[in-house]
Amino acid sequence: MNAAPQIPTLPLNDGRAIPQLGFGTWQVEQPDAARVVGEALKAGYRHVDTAQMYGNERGVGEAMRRSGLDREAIYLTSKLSNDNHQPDDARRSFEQSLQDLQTDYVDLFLIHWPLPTRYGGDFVSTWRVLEEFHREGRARSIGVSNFRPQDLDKLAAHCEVTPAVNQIEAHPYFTNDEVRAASRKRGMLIEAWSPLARGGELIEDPAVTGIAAAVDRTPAQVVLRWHVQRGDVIFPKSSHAERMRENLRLFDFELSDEQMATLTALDQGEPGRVGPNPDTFEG
Ligand SMILES: NC(=O)C1=CN([C@@H]2O[C@H](COP(=O)(O)OP(=O)(O)OC[C@H]3O[C@@H](n4cnc5c(N)ncnc54)[C@H](OP(=O)(O)O)[C@@H]3O)[C@@H](O)[C@H]2O)C=CC1
Ligand SMILES: O=C(O)C(=O)[C@@H](O)[C@H](O)C(=O)CO
Repeated sequence: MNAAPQIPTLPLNDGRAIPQLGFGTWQVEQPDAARVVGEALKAGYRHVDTAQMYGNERGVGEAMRRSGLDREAIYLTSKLSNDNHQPDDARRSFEQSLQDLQTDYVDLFLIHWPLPTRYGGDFVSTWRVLEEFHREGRARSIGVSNFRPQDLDKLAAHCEVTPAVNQIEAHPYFTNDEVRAASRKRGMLIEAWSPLARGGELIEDPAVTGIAAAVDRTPAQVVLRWHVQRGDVIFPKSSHAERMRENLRLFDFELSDEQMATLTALDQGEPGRVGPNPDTFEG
């Protein structure tokens, strides 16, 4: 097992802290998950982002067990599946997540999507159940994902605990600044999902490759460094050990203000999204 590289932590509004860089596991299928997440832990990642929806929690738990690392050495996030919003389903599925992950707590548990029409748009009763997990210490921090400003207002009006994070799509093609600002204003940290825009066109964009050549880094490192300098949490996914290591090497170089501005100017607004829009996603 490698010594963990120095990854900064960021403070959360509940007094805890989160490593700014982690490992994403969407599309890491259950049969491969123990191996892939095991490689990520070996490379030095100490923060893993999973979800009930990904169907790989058993593999993630197995990778943590096999790693021999203390549970406390790993920051672990999972998320409530869209099918489990009813309070009793949330309780039952959370138990199952802990069992599959082979742990008695997660560091962070999120409502995955706000679901504007399913369950009558009621995520408040769901959030109250997350508050329960938080009180019990089984979810050390709780947060939301894909919540829009109006969803955050609704939670603020009806709930006791302010979410620690809002995990939202963000990258240079879709900076998502309005939701980002609304979340930060309420004291939440932003976790930027699909930070590489899923590894497609963005890392071949001449603006990105030009900066990469200038700073002698890879295009992926340049994009990930942009997120780091914006102060957001990221967890790029890769099934390749070499890329896992590449994506960890972000803390020994800097982008200039001008390079940051060039990347931010790539924003395309709505057409730049690579994932679903929370206004309509109910899947
Ligand atoms: N809350 C939510 O609704 C969502 C949360 N997420 C979370 O965010 C994580 C990251 O987002 P994700 O959608 O996976 O997309 P990413 O932006 O992390 O991109 C992953 C893709 O980029 C490729 N890639 C990774 N590193 C490199 C590199 N250095 N050079 C070139 N290509 C690279 C990967 O390919 P390969 O594997 O072949 O290396 C993969 O195809 C997810 O895994 C999940 O944990 C994601 C979506 C929604
Ligand atoms: O990965 C996640 O956490 C997601 O919710 C998304 O991947 C989403 O399910 C999606 O992109 C479906 O196409």
